[in-house]
Amino acid sequence: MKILSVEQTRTLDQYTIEHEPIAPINLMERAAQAFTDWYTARFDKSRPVRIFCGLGNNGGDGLAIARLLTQLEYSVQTYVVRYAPRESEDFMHNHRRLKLISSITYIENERDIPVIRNREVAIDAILGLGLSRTTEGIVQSVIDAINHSPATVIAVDIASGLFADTANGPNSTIIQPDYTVTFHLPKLAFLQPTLGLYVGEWHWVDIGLSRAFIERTPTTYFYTTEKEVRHLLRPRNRFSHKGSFGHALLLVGSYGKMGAGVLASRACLRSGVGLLTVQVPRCGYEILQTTVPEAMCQPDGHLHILSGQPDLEAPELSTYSAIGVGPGIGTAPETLAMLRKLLSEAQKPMVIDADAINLIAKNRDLIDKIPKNSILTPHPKEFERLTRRWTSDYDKLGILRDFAQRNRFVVVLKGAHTAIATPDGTTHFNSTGNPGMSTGGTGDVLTGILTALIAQGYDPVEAAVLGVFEHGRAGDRAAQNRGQIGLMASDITDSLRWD
Ligand SMILES: NC(=O)C1=CN([C@@H]2O[C@H](COP(=O)(O)OP(=O)(O)OC[C@H]3O[C@@H](n4cnc5c(N)ncnc54)[C@H](O)[C@@H]3O)[C@@H](O)[C@H]2O)[C@@H](O)CC1
Ligand SMILES: [K+]
Repeated sequence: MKILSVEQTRTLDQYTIEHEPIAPINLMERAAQAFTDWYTARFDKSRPVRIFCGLGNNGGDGLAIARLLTQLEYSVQTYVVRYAPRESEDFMHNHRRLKLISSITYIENERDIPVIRNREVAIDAILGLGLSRTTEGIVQSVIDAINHSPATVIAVDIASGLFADTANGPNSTIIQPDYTVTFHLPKLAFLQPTLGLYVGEWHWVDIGLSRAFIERTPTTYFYTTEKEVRHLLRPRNRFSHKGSFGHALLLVGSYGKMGAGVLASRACLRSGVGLLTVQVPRCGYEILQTTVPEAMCQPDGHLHILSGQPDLEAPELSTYSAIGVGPGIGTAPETLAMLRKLLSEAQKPMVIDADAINLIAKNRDLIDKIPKNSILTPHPKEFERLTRRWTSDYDKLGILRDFAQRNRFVVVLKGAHTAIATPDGTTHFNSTGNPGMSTGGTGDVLTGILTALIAQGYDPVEAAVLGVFEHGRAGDRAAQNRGQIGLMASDITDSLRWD
């Protein structure tokens, strides 16, 4: 699913109005109806509703929602925050219609702000995509009052005061909603880790904006949906055999961190790889053979770390259809030497994670040795070591895009809504996963998944989008079974289902 800029969204609204065609006021009615349907499916009439409206079209939506909820016999009190002398045309139209059936309270200064009580619902329709400057004056006071109230807060389209695709200045006053119900497409702000407080749980509702326009509008930002992922997944041929699904090599583990190797190996096997060889320090040989009997084990000559001096005659690297390196390997000098040799000899895209990334960050000449189209899977701290500190989420997105494009890597920046930056300059945000997955070993599981997908012949961008989605989906299934708090990395592997 595409994520459009504010400017593009405005053009999309306009295009829909002209080409459907539909009168602007009817499009607003559709938006209000979609919000109302979402609301009535979740909240019953026992909870009084206070709707706070601005003077633009976001306020117009609020007035229309107030009318629709009043007609459904919800207990509604409507407020108009009078921060400017002018109202939008569609605001005025909905104002006239609401006045016929209900009263409206005007907020011009602080003493007009009502006390908002527990069990009430506050609907925020003060400012939407038209936000052009930081909030101030009476708007700021109303936002503060809503934020300090015990009510459930629901933002219409976007929280008032939050810019949809650029950074807010420090000390901005922004609604902190429990829910955001947005029209038609997600906004970039909803996917940024530091803005979660200003988004809450977000839902999007379809308001029938032009599909044709969305299809031909260029964007570099995408939000992965289940439908898209279904198209990526390749069905298995009845006559296939284990040779059809590739042979992966994982270089993992060190003394005290063999668990990372086991987690990556099991996830790799659960993700459909045909054959798996795992290279581990000698101390990990029995551990791996015992816990992952399905894998072949290639012990390193070193007892505690990977040194790149195999104990047994090792096959050529070209034997393997995919190579994954990093989980649990540590950063010993011998391991650095192993990584240097591996990167120089590898011909195909690899999966590079954890300490392999830390070693690369400290030895930057290695960046040029990484095969093009390799997948790097840093968490934010590792990515910062690889690049630089960022000043905002949007600054980080720029750094991410440039790094992936310049080096021709696929970079999977892990977190809520993991961002996948590709060599062609696009960024895909993931839609699955939950906070229960913020626990040791989940990244090792992802490395195993991605290595298995590359081994099966998936293109690295497809592998990253599909693998990250299924990793999150398995995490969601695991959280359903045991709750988020008790979730462990191995539960994710056990919950993988590729159909
Ligand atoms: N355009 C369309 O066809 C549709 C628009 N819809 C709604 O319309 C919204 C956008 O409406 P508008 O473009 O009228 O914009 P808003 O309603 O977000 O803003 C209204 C006005 O507030 C002023 N303003 C900006 N920043 C301010 C600040 N910090 N303090 C005080 N005033 C400020 C602006 O000059 C702007 O004209 C969307 O978010 C959505 O809710 C929906 O009805 C769906 C259809
Ligand atoms: K709003």
